[in-house]
Amino acid sequence: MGCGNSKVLPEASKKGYVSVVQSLVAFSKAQGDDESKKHAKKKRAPWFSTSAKNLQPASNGQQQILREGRQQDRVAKYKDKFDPRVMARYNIKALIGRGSFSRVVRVEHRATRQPFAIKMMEVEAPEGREVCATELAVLQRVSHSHVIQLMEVFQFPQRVYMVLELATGGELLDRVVSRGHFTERDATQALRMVLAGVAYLHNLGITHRDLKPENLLYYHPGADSRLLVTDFGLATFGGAGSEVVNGDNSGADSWSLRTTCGTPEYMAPEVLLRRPYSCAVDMWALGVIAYIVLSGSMPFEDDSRTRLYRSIVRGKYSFHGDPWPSVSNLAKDFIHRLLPLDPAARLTADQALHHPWVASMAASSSMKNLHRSISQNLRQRASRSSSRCPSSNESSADSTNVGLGKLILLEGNQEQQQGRASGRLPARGASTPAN
Ligand SMILES: Nc1ncnc2c1ncn2[C@@H]1O[C@H](COP(=O)(O)OP(=O)(O)OP(=O)(O)O)[C@@H](O)[C@H]1O
Repeated sequence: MGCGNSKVLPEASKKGYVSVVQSLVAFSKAQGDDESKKHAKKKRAPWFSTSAKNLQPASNGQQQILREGRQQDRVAKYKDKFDPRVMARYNIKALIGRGSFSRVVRVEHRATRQPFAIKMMEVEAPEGREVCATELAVLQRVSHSHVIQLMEVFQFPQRVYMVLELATGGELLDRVVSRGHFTERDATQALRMVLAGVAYLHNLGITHRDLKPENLLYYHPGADSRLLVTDFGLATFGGAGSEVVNGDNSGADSWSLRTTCGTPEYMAPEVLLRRPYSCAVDMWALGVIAYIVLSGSMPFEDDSRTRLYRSIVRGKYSFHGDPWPSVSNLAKDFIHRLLPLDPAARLTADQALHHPWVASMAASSSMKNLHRSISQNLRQRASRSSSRCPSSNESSADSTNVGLGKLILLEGNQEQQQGRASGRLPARGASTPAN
């Protein structure tokens, strides 16, 4: 997330809108000093700061020991927080990370010794309950090799524990940086997997609404790992009519979504313009992701959120600077077809999978190594970002910096009802132990 990692309000919220964002900010503040300091630590620049981890010099042995000590302390703390009924089945091994309402830990199933991730969500406050219900409703319906799999759920009044398959291969951009060699072919391999997952979701009528590199995790560190779409906290049912499934996303049935939400840099123009939108917003985000994966830079970016939004709604981006001269026209065409302002003109996920650049795995492109330019751009971004984040305690109310996390603004409760109605469907491969 961004410097502040806060859920932030857009400039003008209209009367009648229910701002979940304010509650979210209040909620995080209510966690107390200790919590907010730790939270601020997790708060990071959008996609590039995770990659920046790989760019840091190696720490010495002492630092390593300190880190391990801290990790053990944290694990002990999370063990205290975990419900004994969950602990009876799973042994907590390490803390993986934190979200706005969640902590994710690596666990081992006591009987089978199989590793999993458990996402523990606080559901006492309505905001956490909302996000959790959304995520659970989606996860209970999906089963696909490129979508994170829910294995089991424990639901209690204060907390929900989602047992998920454990992704140990790191985030998409971390891998791009760490592999040392990256070509268009590699980019198409990654994008094909994401597109397969997204096509599956869209065909089920699920719009993710927060696609970004941080939410794309490799299942294992090996070169042949699956890439998984994760984090369904902002997903929704709706936005995909039969028109979308048939490859034409212009039908009236598909334009049912209204909530303004997402991560600013990846938000489609129609979302920012508060127009009804469809699952084509995910395709816009995939265009942004394709741009980043090929270049290490962002198509739309500005320190001022207002200017960022303006550049997105104008749809003006360029292929200037390295490594773009080395990138094929077919790859650029792919991006162009995902980033038209008119959502009806955007490729659907199924169409994107058949775009010649993706379908041929960049066969006609040069196999130039783009890694150096990509890493350089990522590194520059990381340093710009850290200079924009003077303090880890930066206020979440900062309204000038971008990369500050997600926007959630609800207009009416139409979508919530849709989501919940769909969420009542029985889980696939998931059990819900009684309280
Ligand atoms: N199944 C999983 N396997 C491995 N790591 C995971 C898994 N699910 C989540 N994570 C990691 O755990 C961390 C916290 O994830 P989580 O989804 O709770 O929050 P987030 O998406 O980072 O933040 P927010 O809730 O504000 O969007 C992230 O670094 C994420 O990559």
